Amino acid sequence: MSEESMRVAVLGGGSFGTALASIAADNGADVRQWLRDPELVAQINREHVNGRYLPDYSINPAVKASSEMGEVIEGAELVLVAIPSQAFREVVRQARPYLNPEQILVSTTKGIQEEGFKLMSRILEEETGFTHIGVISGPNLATEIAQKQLTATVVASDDALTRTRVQQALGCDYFRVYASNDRYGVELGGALKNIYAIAAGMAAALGMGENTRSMLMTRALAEMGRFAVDQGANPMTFLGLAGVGDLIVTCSSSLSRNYRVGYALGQGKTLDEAVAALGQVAEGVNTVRLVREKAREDDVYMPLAEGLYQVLFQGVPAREMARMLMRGEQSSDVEFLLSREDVQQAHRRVEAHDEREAGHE
Ligand SMILES: NC(=O)C1=CN([C@@H]2O[C@H](COP(=O)(O)OP(=O)(O)OC[C@H]3O[C@@H](n4cnc5c(N)ncnc54)[C@H](O)[C@@H]3O)[C@@H](O)[C@H]2O)C=CC1
Ligand SMILES: O=C(CO)COP(=O)(O)O
Repeated sequence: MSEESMRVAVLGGGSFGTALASIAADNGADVRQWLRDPELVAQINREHVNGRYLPDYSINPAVKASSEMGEVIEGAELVLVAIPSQAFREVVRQARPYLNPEQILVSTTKGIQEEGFKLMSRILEEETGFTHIGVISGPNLATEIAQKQLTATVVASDDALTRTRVQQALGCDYFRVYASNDRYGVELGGALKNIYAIAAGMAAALGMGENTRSMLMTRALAEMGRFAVDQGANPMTFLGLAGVGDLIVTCSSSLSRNYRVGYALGQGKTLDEAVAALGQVAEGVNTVRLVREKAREDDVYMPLAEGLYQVLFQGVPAREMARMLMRGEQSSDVEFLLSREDVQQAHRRVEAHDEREAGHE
């Protein structure tokens, strides 16, 4: 990082907010973290532990927690917003009076707002009108970051200052920050992969194997790409850490909350029981509903999202859904090379040929 230490504010006292605050402090930044709960504030300041969200890890003692929003935000060059999507706008509104347009605002949240199908950086833009806005997203399990496992993420913004400052603030021996100028694509990748993490957790609980997981992840990527194209995003972004990278980690790890919700469902729990047992937010539960609705509206073929929706909200048994998906219409592997329409057309031609032949017999 630069000679002079940067002031960093983190809004949110959850596991990822806390892990990021600690990275920035490890990196020499002057870090303040805002959270609502005064007892947790006191614990972070006194014991340097977040007992509610990251109980087994110590936080860099330089992180100063506070429940006074102004104290945390004023004077910060970089403000990281790590608040679940459902409360995101409300917290940004609360922060607004203390923010100024010189500050860099970065969302770390992988979710979608129901009204208008908006991603979080759009909310930052709408609520502030500022120009230095970005997102970070990637394969970033908070617990592994807290263990200082080697990790990479992506900062995405069309503003070069935002990208550079985030790389300076967070890039260190165990955390590498790659840059992207596709903010929407990076953010969309982070939100979409949560859907498939639930499905992967469910498949694991049902005893399905590695072939199955691999099929699921790869077809998820195809489906995500289709959705990205429909939304005017660049599907190439999904080849990076915020797409395939995050898909791999969240579909493979029981440290992922979305995976855990899926696993609990696969064990026979109801959705309410699975969410209650988690005690934290699994963004994918809401995302699958919103994406399924959008895909229907825009006529995008998303059989996995549709299938998961039916299992979660319409009582279709997971095994039955898996069977239906396996028996679904014939499709193409890489649709950028061979379209689904071409595959289906070929089937129709062959079937018509077979019928003609049968007629001649
Ligand atoms: N935990 C992880 O491994 C990762 C999480 N993320 C994303 O970061 C976002 C935030 O993540 P976490 O820190 O993990 O969340 P979390 O679920 O661990 O905690 C969320 C925090 O937000 C606070 N909060 C909730 N509603 C609030 C409100 N109305 N006002 C003020 N505070 C409120 C909670 O009290 C808690 O401190 C998530 O949406 C997730 O998609 C991204 C990468 C990794
Ligand atoms: O996004 C994550 C890892 O990159 C964390 O996933 P969960 O929200 O499922 O825990």
